[in-house]
Amino acid sequence: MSRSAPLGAPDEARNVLAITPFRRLWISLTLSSLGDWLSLLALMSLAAIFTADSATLVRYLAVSGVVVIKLAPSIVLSPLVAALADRLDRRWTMVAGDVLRALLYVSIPLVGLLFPGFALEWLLIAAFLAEVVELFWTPAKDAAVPTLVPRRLQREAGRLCLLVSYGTAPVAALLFAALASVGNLLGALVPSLASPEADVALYLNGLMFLVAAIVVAGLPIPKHKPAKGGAGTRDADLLRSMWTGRRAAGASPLGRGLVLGMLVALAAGGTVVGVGRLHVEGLGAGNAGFGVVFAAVFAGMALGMLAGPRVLKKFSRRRLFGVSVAVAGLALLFSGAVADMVLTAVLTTLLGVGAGVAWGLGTALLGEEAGDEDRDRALAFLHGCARVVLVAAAAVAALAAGFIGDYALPVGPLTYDLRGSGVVLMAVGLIAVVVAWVSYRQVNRDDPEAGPGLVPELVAALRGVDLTEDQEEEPEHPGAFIVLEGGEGAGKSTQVRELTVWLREQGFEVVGTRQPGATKLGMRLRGLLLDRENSHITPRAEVLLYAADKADHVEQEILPALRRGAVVISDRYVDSLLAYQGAGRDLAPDEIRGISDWATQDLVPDLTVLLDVSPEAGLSRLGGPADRIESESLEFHDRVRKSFLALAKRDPERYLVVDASEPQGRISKEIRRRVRSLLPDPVDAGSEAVTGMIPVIKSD
Ligand SMILES: Nc1ncnc2c1ncn2[C@@H]1O[C@H](COP(=O)(O)OP(=O)(O)OP(=O)(O)O)[C@@H](O)[C@H]1O
Ligand SMILES: Cc1cn([C@H]2C[C@H](O)[C@@H](COP(=O)(O)O)O2)c(=O)[nH]c1=O
Repeated sequence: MSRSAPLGAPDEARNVLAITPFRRLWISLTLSSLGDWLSLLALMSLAAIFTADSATLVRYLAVSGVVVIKLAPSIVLSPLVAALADRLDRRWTMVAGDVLRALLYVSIPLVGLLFPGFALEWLLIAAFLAEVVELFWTPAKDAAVPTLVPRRLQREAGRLCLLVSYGTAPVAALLFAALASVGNLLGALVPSLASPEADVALYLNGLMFLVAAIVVAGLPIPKHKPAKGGAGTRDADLLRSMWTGRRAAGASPLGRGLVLGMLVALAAGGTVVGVGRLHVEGLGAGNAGFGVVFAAVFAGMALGMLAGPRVLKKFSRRRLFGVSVAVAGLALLFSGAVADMVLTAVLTTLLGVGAGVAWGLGTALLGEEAGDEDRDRALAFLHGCARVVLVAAAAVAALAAGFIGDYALPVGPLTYDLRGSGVVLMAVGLIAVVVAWVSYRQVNRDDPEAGPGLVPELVAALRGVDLTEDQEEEPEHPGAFIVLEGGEGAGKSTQVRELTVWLREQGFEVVGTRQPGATKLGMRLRGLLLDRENSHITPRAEVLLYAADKADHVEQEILPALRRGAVVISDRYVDSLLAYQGAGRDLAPDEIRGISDWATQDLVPDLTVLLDVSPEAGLSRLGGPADRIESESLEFHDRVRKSFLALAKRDPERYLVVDASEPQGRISKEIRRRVRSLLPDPVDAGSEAVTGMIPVIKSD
């Protein structure tokens, strides 16, 4: 099963922040992001207050209208703005953007005070204009960051920028909740404020944008030449990048399952944003409660992304992904049913954790699945869909809640308050659970390293036990078994030859061999299997024929040599069966694993060297006509390559993955270095026969 990758490097973060211009820009970004999130909360709450006397549907529409207005411009207007933004000076675009946003946000409470009849309309207009300004500001910021940071630290700089973009959300929500809890005091001090906490939040917001503008004005951001045709950043044209990236993301069941699961988890969060303000009002909690719920979702997400894979690091990532989407759905389902503010906050935190784990794991797995060439396009597609889904979920949820309305249902002597928002939360939660199940099945369909089952694995992961370790057995022979694996033309035969010669020179008895075709039966099977005339061989028959070769090879050649204490080096072994027949032919990997374990008498190599090269490069190295397997499609060979890599990732101690596009000499050196650490020091030719675990010394 695929396991979690190690996270983060705090030293690198410190190194980037030690660069003064970047640190200043980062502080300014933190202030702008904080202001942005604070404005979202303040505007939603003002929209609810301005429509307090209107029908339920109007109230929901006003509140969700704020969300739509804040998110939709980036989807619809980004291509147009990206072309214009590239022509402008980056520093002054950012400064002007911050100043304009400060003025727009401050104008909202002022217009509410001076022209109360126009308050809601101006709120929506100003929010829209602020978003259009942000569309110019964002590409300028994205382009400015790399000019302040050396290339080797740019990844970390990007990560820090992303951290403040989303990490400020819970901070803003808590700040808003704190302002709301002193709302009465603020109202008493300044009676002219319509909604003290929202008004103060917007003034504070204006101040933060102004400070951000002053900081950016002093930064040494170099002037740039606009790109030809006025192109903006690569994913600025959101709709186009979604369209071009759809194949990269959804090429396999795994990719489709991941995208589906991540989007439904996000839709669960979007639903809370869309109906949350009026839902908590129904629970008697108002703005402070809304701030808490908002903070809970985002803090939960951050927690899930950072801590989830660490806590359950022995758990299969694919399984953990499916489970976390289901957790998000269930939490939403229950949060719609409960009528208690504290429970609602707990459940929305859980929702955030589920969505955060799913998003963190899902993006990592999708990136791996798409591979180097398609990773950027697949992620651009995902991010585009995420924005659309967030807007749609918030808007549709609010609309549906408004249509359903609120009712007091008599239940015996009591009444149950059935709110439209509660019904929507439950319905979306239920849909999310069903989609989580579909996604779980798709994502885990062809996991070449699936563990023993969800529940035993979960229990073992919580206890910190690695089930795969239990399966490791003590070696039963004194020899050493080394396997070279990889796709077509990766250079396996070349390296088997080279390693064999080198080890013999060191005095080891070495048996260089291969699959299929090392025994008499094997040679016949090889002829059958690789002959292009035999296109009628069915996938299951193919598995059994390769397995027959393995059974014969292990019993007749490999085991006897290992028992003698020799070093056996095989060109291909069991991983080829899992990769070619499992992933390539799309057969159940656990069934293939069962067959090959039986055929090989559970013999596991001491070391597997995976020579990794793209199928295009590997196949182009081969001379002569392609055999039956070599002539399979590039997609087939690509699945094989990914499967090899996944197998290696699962058990890094037993694998050495080598970039096989490197020159032969360099590859040989890398292999020797690893093999040297595996074998004992050779004894000189005159010494006695070696016993125990040490391979015997060649006698001739
Ligand atoms: N690192 C390398 N860079 C470039 N060419 C290489 C490299 N290693 C091997 N080759 C060449 O690639 C061709 C295929 O090499 P080799 O037969 O060792 O690959 P293989 O993985 O055993 O192929 P097969 O899929 O047929 O088993 C040979 O011509 C070999 O000389
Ligand atoms: C062992 C094994 C091999 N194959 C495939 C992989 C190759 O296309 C050929 C073997 O030929 P080569 O000399 O290594 O190129 O057979 C497979 O599909 N399954 C297996 O288990």
